[in-house]
Amino acid sequence: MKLYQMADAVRYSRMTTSELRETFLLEGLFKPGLIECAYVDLDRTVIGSAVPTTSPLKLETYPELRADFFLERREIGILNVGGAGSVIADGTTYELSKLSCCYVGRGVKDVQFVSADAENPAYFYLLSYPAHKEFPTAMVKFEELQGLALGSSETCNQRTIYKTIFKDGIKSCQLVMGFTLLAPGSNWNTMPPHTHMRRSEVYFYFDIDPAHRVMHLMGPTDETKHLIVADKEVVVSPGWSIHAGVGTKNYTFCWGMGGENQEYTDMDAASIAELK
Ligand SMILES: O=C[C@H](O)[C@@H](O)CC(=O)C(=O)O
Ligand SMILES: [Zn+2]
Repeated sequence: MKLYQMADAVRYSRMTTSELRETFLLEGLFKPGLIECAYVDLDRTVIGSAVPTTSPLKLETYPELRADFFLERREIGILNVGGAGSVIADGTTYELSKLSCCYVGRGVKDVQFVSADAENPAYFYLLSYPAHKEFPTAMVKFEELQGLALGSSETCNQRTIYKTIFKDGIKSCQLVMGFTLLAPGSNWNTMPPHTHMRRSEVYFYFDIDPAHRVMHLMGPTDETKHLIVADKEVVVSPGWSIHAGVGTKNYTFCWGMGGENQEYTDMDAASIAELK
């Protein structure tokens, strides 16, 4: 399992484009027929993908976890961004169509991923953090979610936030997860931006046309830099960093957080005018 060591705001200041990309951007996930996971030292985040094709994929433990099974001391959020598929948790099947989300709690020994159609496989995005207690495994379908409307077309940021794993939704120890759908013609996410020193955040961008990119902004408000992100790539955002982006075309992203305080509104708002 590849290890990512996060840079702090001091090292960030002098990093080159390739150093920024090697540190904050995860490329090459979502290989058909495989589970891929990476370990981020910050908040002990595990970020991964599972793309089952003709046979089920089992979430195995990794030597780096020193655990008898993956969820021995962890919890995981799973979002399907591909064709129909299922997550099987200790024998119980959760059918996930696109944009349906599943939470599997600490202590579940056997997690498997299945695609309904190998020709149009499920693409499961995985986000896991350490967990101190067991919460029940649960799922939520896209149709069951209540959206939170933000932004406007005048500011090119009209979008709907869907929270899946959070205080008033699926319960977890520290994981907070959801996704944001942009209205056609609105390509800015999370602008005006914010930070939240109490939690790190992970942005997983998907449904990006292969010829297009998202310009993801990061860094302290007075020293931003960008990462150019392609389809199904992931950006890690430490607590000191803003996390916002604009696409050259419409796109979608899943946001997820670990750390303390699961209050979604716990954000330190920044103004557009203070950005440098
Ligand atoms: O801490 C919360 C996260 O940054 C996201 O939920 C923000 C977001 O999806 C957006 O404004 O478009
Ligand atoms: Zn945030």
